[in-house]
Amino acid sequence: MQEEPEVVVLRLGHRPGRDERMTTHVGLTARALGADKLVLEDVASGRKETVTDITDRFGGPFEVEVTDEVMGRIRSWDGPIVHLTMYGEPVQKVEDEIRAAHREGALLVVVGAEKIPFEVYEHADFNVGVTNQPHSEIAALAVFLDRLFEGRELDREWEDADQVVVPQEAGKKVVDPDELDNPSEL
Ligand SMILES: C[S@+](CC[C@H](N)C(=O)[O-])C[C@H]1O[C@@H](n2cnc3c(N)ncnc32)[C@H](O)[C@@H]1O
Repeated sequence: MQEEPEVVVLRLGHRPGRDERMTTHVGLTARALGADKLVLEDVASGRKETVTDITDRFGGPFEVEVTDEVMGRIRSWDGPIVHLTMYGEPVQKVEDEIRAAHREGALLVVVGAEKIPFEVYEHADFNVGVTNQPHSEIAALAVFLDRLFEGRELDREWEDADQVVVPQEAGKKVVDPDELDNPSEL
């Protein structure tokens, strides 16, 4: 993917016990689909290791930061902010405008776990719905990132991986990157 300002996903809220896998999957989805960084609230700090472990094994770069000042990060963000919410404007209507804003500065994408403070709606430059139906933060994030990057994230190259999956019509093939004769077979 060509050089462009970074995309940071901020997971706002996390209910210990109930949200463990959801928060992990927000992180894994952010990483796999082209974001540069995940910001977690301190209450979700236990999820950092899982996401970092996947990055260590399958490549990066992808950063995970834990903060005890999550609202402060939103208030002080220097760039456009997207808040994913079923109440927002349809992604298909605002995606061009968001891409234009992202060319000018790092994009913060906020996804929730439970009720979101109204202040977030006010701080967001774009409140965006991936449909106006209730569903999942993971699904909303995946569709949003794919729209943002117009599919380019699917061809991303990964650095410093310990393991590389070689796509197969059937079966599983995972190799050490040094074993690859021809990296273009990926
Ligand atoms: C409140 S939803 C509920 C799902 C939650 N995992 C649960 O346990 O009930 C959590 C987050 O998903 C995202 N979300 C849900 N539906 C959405 C939609 N249609 N468009 C965009 N984002 C959506 C929002 O970021 C929201 O804060």
